[in-house]
Amino acid sequence: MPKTLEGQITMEKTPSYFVTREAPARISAMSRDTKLIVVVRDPVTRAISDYTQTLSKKPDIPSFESLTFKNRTTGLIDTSWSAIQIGIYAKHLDNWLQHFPMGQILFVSGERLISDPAGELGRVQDFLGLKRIITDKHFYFNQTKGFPCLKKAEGSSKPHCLGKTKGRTHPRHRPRGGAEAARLLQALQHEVLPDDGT
Ligand SMILES: Nc1ncnc2c1ncn2[C@@H]1O[C@H](COP(=O)(O)OS(=O)(=O)O)[C@@H](OP(=O)(O)O)[C@H]1O
Repeated sequence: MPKTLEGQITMEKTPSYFVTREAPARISAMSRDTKLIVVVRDPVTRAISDYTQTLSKKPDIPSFESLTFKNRTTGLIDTSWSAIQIGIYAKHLDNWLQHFPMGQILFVSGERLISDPAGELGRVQDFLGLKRIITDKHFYFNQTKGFPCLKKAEGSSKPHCLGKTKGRTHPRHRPRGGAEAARLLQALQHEVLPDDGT
């Protein structure tokens, strides 16, 4: 990590930090003032997204349902399956709260990043103490991609969408076991976000 000079903000993005046991202590030892941003989405959609991504690389993996449940009859979920495990946000958050106060953590809604990217990025800019530079005028909804895209990429005059691996088509219906997994996962979690989702 380079030294951060006056007037600079250094950012580092690695999705696996949030679920890595050693990460909070190491980051806190580096700088206790580090601000943390966590993008969360509905844990079942997250699991399906994770599964869809793995399936695209390994088409022979077992079904979502058989990976989700240790025992389909009793409804026992396999919480060691990474697609489920990563989405048990409360458990990972506990680990971070041993080293950082809640006020230093911003939860960004993965759903609102799609429905209102400028609004969500407004919250990010405020959290980082930045002037709101990124606004609605930077985005448009790309019908083909089915997601918001940037009107202009940095250093270019052309529009820019995220690549093919972001925004894969999920199954039209939740995979078998999806609804049951949702119910059980909800029971497994404490609420991470307050009721109003902010
Ligand atoms: N603007 C825009 N364009 C495309 N995709 C978008 C966008 N905003 C959010 N998303 C959602 O980002 C999801 C992929 O991000 P990940 O965090 O899973 O990527 S990573 O592989 O962990 O880096 C990806 O999940 P899937 O839909 O399951 O592919 C998207 O839903």
